[in-house]
Amino acid sequence: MPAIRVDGLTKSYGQTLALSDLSFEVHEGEVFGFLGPNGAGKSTTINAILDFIRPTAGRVEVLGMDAQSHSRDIRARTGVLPEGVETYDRLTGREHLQFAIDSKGVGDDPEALLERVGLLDAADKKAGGYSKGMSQRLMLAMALVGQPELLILDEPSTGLDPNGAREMRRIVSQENERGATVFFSSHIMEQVEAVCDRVGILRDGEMVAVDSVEGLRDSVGGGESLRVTVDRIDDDAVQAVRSLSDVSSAAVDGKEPPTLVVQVDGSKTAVLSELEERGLEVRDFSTTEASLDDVFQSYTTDREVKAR
Ligand SMILES: Nc1ncnc2c1ncn2[C@@H]1O[C@H](COP(=O)(O)OP(=O)(O)OP(=O)(O)O)[C@@H](O)[C@H]1O
Repeated sequence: MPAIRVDGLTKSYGQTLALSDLSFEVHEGEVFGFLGPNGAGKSTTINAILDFIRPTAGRVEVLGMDAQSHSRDIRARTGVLPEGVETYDRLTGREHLQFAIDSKGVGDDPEALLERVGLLDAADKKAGGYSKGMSQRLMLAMALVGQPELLILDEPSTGLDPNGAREMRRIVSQENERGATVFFSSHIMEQVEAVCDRVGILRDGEMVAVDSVEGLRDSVGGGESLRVTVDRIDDDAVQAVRSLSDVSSAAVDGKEPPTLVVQVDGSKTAVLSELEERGLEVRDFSTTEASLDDVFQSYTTDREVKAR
């Protein structure tokens, strides 16, 4: 049984088609990263999974239950970090957690949860005085209440500094190790790399790829970025490099000195030879693996894969 099954999900807001016949599954026990640029439809999908909005068409099942007819049962077994942090200004961190613990009817220790998210020192401060990152940590602690089978985190790194983002990823891994399925959205590829078993990339309300990070990397050429610094460059040379058989893209990055960035899946010497045969002097070159940003960009924009 998949933890989440989305089948033909379509959602229109008036003239805006936010989701178009979206189908995917999140396997039980996996960490699934749901990636997409702003406005791709991530929150709309999460809201449909949680029955906060009703789809125009299609169906969602969570933990084997229909998302609409069993939303209460689903929420009882799910921990949610919603988009946009909303804490109650006049309640302390501890009171927030106690509220979540009482609502779920469980016996968790608020202090242990606050300590996990690094908020123990601020347990008795009112949330109105919390920074954005502290509020986000508090919401994460609330999502963890009751050891849920499924965690749904909408942009959990929002407002967190790099340390906070790292701690959030560590908590995701810990939760997964204890057996929870984790579904989290992000518009930053790097954030999903370390923790996700699989990644789904959403663009304009459609899933354009679902694969492991490695699989995605391979699918966009699997290649390397070659940076070649030359004494000068012209359009003909760039075109000539682009037309080489193993080259998927080539672009000039920086003018002084001109550097050509080439996505190449195979022999790099062909690129260097082509430049030299045209009378250009190759002053330096280096290679790097295609970055995850390159991968994300190639799926979510019309630009060619542009190497670092
Ligand atoms: N309540 C609404 N009324 C009208 N249009 C909406 C509403 N909610 C979302 N949309 C539109 O639906 C599309 C998808 O929005 P959604 O918030 O799901 O994207 P997202 O991927 O979560 O973006 P972000 O990363 O910015 O949070 C966008 O075009 C958005 O403008």
